[in-house]
Amino acid sequence: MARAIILMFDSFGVGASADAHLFGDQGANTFGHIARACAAGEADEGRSGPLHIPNLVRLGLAHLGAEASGLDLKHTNNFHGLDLQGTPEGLYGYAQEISNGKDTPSGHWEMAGVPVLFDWHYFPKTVPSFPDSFVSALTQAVELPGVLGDCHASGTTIIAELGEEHMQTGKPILYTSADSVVQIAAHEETFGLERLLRLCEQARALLDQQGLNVGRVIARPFVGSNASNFKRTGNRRDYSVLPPAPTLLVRNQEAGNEVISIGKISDIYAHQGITQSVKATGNMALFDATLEAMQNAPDGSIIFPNFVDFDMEYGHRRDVAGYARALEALDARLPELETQLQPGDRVFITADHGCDPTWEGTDHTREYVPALCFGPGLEGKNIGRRESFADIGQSIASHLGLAPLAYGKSFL
Ligand SMILES: O=P(O)(O)O[C@H]1O[C@H](CO)[C@@H](O)[C@H]1O
Ligand SMILES: [Mn+2]
Ligand SMILES: [Mn+2]
Repeated sequence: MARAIILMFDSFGVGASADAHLFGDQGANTFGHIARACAAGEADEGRSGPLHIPNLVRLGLAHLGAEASGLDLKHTNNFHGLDLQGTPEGLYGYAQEISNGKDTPSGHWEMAGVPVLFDWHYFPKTVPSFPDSFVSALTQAVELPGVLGDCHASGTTIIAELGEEHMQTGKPILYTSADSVVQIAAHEETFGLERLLRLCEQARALLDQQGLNVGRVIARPFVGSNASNFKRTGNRRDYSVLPPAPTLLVRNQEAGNEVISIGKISDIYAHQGITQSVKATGNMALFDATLEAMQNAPDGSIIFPNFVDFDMEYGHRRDVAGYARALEALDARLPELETQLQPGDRVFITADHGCDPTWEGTDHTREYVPALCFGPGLEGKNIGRRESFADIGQSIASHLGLAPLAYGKSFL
């Protein structure tokens, strides 16, 4: 059996990359700052003490985190209380991003061999933020009384601020971030989920018609009766542009193999190269779905979950203890996955960008990501700093016997 299981820890950066200053992110370190806060007793809500991730440490995560943070493993025996003395069981390294952005599609596509070397369209930090030509075409096309927001915002903050007005007026809430994104929040019941999804499809079509190269339109449905209890639901949908070239996923599909998307993956890759799509809400349900997919996936399969809670629930919310709890919860379940591995299977743990919960603002952070690989019979070793996230995709292509991708160097 040769299968590839990609555990995408959405936003789990492991230290500011050499170009982080270009993004205002010099010194950011999602993993390092979480581990530091835990060791210092500063992340004790719903958990306590040093970060407890023994399985990830055994595989090499602390080793690669220490190296990505600039520490010399020869002279360091722990990383914020995480043990560096044993020899890791996995191949462990860290990868830099060559894509221009620090957004989700750029990171995912680069991992899959298609870096984003062009510039996305970003919206300015002004109010209004979106061009009038876009907003007026959108309101006319779907007969809206207008829009609210039209600014940079954090998604949970803006629904607390404008959700009630939205319910009263029927005007959807439009906002953006440092990502190339148009987000539209609306109430699932008063505005209607289907209506919100149609609105987002319309927004996607208009952006494309107007030549605005925006990475994603995201539908952000929420429920609740007032500002104190609004809650976003699992019915989020992402409308991505097509990747600019065939990704690893498309190559594997074309080879006649299964590509099983779990969670947001199919949306992120604009449904290209996916043979099965399983929806699940929350990291634990995503993990359950991954285990289930592994039970029947044939030789040659890619099983690909995206653990979005790290990013959406904790990174953007700047919730250090929450991020730590989520890491600990996922770590505790890794042995279940390990017992399901068949000879020849390879598991890859990586991320698409950083989102340091100790960093200012609420945006992503430009960081290295883990390049961690393990599986039956594989002997642990240090694979060092990788020049591109594409090294992961190239390793998977090599593992599955596919033709080499245009980017990336295999570590297998
Ligand atoms: O603040 P929320 O709505 O979670 O949005 C965040 O999530 C978006 C997509 O990952 C990012 O662009 C960021 O703005
Ligand atoms: Mn992401
Ligand atoms: Mn994000």
